[in-house]
Amino acid sequence: MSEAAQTLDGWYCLHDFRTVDWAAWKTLTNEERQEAIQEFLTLVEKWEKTEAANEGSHAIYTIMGQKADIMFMLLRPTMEELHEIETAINKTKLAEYLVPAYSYVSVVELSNYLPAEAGDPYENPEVRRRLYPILPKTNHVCFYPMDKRRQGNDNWYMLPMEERRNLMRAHGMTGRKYAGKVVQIITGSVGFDDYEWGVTLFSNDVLQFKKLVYEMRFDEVSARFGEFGSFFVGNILPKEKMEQFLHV
Ligand code: VOV
Repeated sequence: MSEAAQTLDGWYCLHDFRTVDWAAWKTLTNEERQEAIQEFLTLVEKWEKTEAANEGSHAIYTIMGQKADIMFMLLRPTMEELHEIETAINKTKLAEYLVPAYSYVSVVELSNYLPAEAGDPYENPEVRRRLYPILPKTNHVCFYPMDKRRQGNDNWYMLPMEERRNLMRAHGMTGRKYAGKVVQIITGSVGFDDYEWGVTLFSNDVLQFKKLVYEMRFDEVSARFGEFGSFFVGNILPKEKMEQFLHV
């Protein structure tokens, strides 16, 4: 058996995609819509307090195309807390007009492919910053789930550790070219959801997603082993713009 990579695991993560039922939303009176929006904003204010206390993080984006209209990305220390916010969203009036479109459950993950510093990694401030990240509220987000292929000669899980390490090193080098342009958060989902990882990219320039993902297709690890689910791309929805977004 090949040596399994060891993972460091951080906050639990829910990507929650919804489609707005505009036809039903329009049947409400202005006053009812206002009440629903205000109730929702109160919930977001609660998330902001959690984030300010470093006990979790969240980001809200509108999503392009017909796969969904809105995405909530939520991070919490436990799966129970994550479930609590999912349920809190579902109990709001607004949720009656948000049809579930897709969801993804995972946990922020770092692996030991690259050399680590000495000592307990969970005490290392740089590692902690990456395992318990405050989500950057960049203009754009890109999310997709992915697997590593297990087919014939292209079976990632049969490769020796050293070979996987070399491939991941090359992957990291390509990624580093996008430093300052794209922030990646890799979440592991083996045993939690349909794919093995969730890839969430943040950038102020949406075109950088296309450039990075395309360039990575030529990296051996993506070219030989990458299998991808649906891609979602979107624009930040700050609290102040929620009312405008929902205005009909
Ligand atoms: C924005 C740039 C960027 C950078 C700098 C970067 C670097 C790194 C490093 C150094 C490491 C390994 C150590 C760790 O931290 O785990 C990883 C790990 C990983 N990556 Fe990555 N990645 C990036 C970006 C980046 C992208 C765009 C993708 C999607 C691939 C594509 O073709 O669409 C991706 C995927 C992954 C995955 C699935 C893993 C876990 C693989 C596993 O088998 O465990 N990643 N990644």
